[in-house]
Amino acid sequence: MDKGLTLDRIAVFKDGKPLVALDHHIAPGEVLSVMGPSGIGKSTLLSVVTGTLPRAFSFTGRVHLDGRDITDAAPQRRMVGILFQDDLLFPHLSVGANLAFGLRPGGSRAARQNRIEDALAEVDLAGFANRDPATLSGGQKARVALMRMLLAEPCALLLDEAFGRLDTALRAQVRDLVFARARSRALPVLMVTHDAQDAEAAGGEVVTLGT
Ligand SMILES: Nc1ncnc2c1ncn2[C@@H]1O[C@H](COP(=O)(O)OP(=O)(O)OP(=O)(O)O)[C@@H](O)[C@H]1O
Repeated sequence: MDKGLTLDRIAVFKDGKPLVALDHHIAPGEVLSVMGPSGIGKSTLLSVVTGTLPRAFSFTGRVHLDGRDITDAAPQRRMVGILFQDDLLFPHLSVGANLAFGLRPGGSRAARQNRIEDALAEVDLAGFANRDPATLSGGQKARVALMRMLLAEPCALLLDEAFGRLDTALRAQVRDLVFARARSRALPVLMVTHDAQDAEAAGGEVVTLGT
């Protein structure tokens, strides 16, 4: 079975009526951008992949990730990372403690600390582990949220309007960083966006739902 993320003839129904459909394979390191009008079902499609589809919906088709059929797997076993527009850091915890939430259990305290330091260095935030998240800029917070998600070692990355709250310059910076980190880890990326520039920057295929 192919490496990457496959949405194999996915058709989603809301209250029994067809809502949205997608049949697509995303290769490792590639980005598929999904656009379309509000309410068409973009976020719902992502929840089929994460295994968090709300009760009002049902679907047919299968989801495969790196050759595993994850269609019926529990969300925490899918190895899928997702970034949202409002990916808030826990305000009462330091940056390092926030990152520790991404780490899978196990390993020595020193090894865990090293992974956190390496993650911070990877996004030019070396030495930030003891900082209070409230003292970070928007771009710095976005980088911590990205690394918290990547520390869980996902096999695919989903983006749900992940850059929506950032101003234009910062948006481009964070977006490029996310795509670069996903490429260097050979992660397939499924991105939902309203922004044509996001899709252009992704450089991959674009699917516009409802057309
Ligand atoms: N938990 C839920 N229960 C019932 N209906 C829902 C639920 N969440 C969303 N919906 C409805 O399902 C449809 C698809 O919603 P969805 O959030 O997937 O759209 P979207 O394309 O991501 O929209 P937007 O671009 O505005 O985020 C909409 O009609 C929405 O109102």
